[in-house]
Amino acid sequence: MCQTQAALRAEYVCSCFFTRQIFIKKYGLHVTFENEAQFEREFRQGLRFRGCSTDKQYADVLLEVKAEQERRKNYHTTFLSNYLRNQESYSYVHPELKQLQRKFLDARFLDISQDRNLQSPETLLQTLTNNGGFDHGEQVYSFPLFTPEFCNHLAEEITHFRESTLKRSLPNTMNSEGVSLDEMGLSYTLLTSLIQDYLQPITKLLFPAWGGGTLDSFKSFVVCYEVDKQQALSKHFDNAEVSMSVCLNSEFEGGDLQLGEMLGEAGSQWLEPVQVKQKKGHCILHRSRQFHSADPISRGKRINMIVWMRSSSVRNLICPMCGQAPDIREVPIAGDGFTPSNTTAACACV
Ligand SMILES: O=C(O)CCC(=O)C(=O)O
Ligand SMILES: [Fe+2]
Repeated sequence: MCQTQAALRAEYVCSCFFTRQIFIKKYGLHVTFENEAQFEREFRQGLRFRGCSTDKQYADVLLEVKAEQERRKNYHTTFLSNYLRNQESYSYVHPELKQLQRKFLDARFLDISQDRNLQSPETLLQTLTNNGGFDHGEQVYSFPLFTPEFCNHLAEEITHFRESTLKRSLPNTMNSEGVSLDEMGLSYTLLTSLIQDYLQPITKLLFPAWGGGTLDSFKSFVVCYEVDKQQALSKHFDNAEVSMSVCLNSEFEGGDLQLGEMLGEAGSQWLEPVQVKQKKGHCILHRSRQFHSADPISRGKRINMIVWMRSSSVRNLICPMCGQAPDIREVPIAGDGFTPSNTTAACACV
């Protein structure tokens, strides 16, 4: 999603969006649903191992999967109508958030993103670690990005939006409390400039093999975890090339991010995953296809902004969700960053 209000242009998803990677929360399993016979053949046994043993439990799973498939069929039209309604009717507590300003950014990040530091991965990493950042290994990095004041304002805005009566879609099936910044209408002006002007010079050096220098669209949302609601996030990979997670508050305990093996590289599993603590205002950058999970929180509420950054030149070759050449379908909004051959995403962030 990366569009102006005035000019909504076609975007594209891979046809696998409608059938694959459907997450069954109760049994912690991602499934594909083409039809009942295929589903039974491929998943009944695995579901049984995870405790789905009675006919009634299996029937409930089938209902859930079919409901999710129906939701996906309607996802883009619902998103478009919610997005347009939000443009018209949502009234911001902090309207200044709609436009990125330098004062939102941590002074250490402004130092990191100076031209002279962006000449090679080595100089960048040196500056990063001199300015409160960390190289966690396995291409996982973290550094201060936003000021505490900006984080407070964004968290307040999200709470205000969630409390409004405006309809909203969940950003994905794994997160039951999230809010889509794209559908809300906040992301285009705030994040396009952040990615284009500040982050891409960094991702270009840190993730050259993952389109870090050719990012041209993104999906953004906020996730919330609470002790008595969703506490943790199961292991998964993201539908993107480079992922960013920024913690917006500090009133919680737990919630560390754990990063393990890369998708399709089962042989390279690490015994110890990379573990990163959440720190208010700090951003974690990682390859989207690196499996990751979030530990449960043991106190309070954690709010993070997630940005899935995409490069059409990488994903047009292979869809991360089905592992095949993308079979693209046009959608009116909120595509997954694929483009018809030889074009870049509808509204380039570069
Ligand atoms: O909870 C987090 O910090 C990470 C969330 C995440 O990985 C995702 O939503 O894709
Ligand atoms: Fe993720």
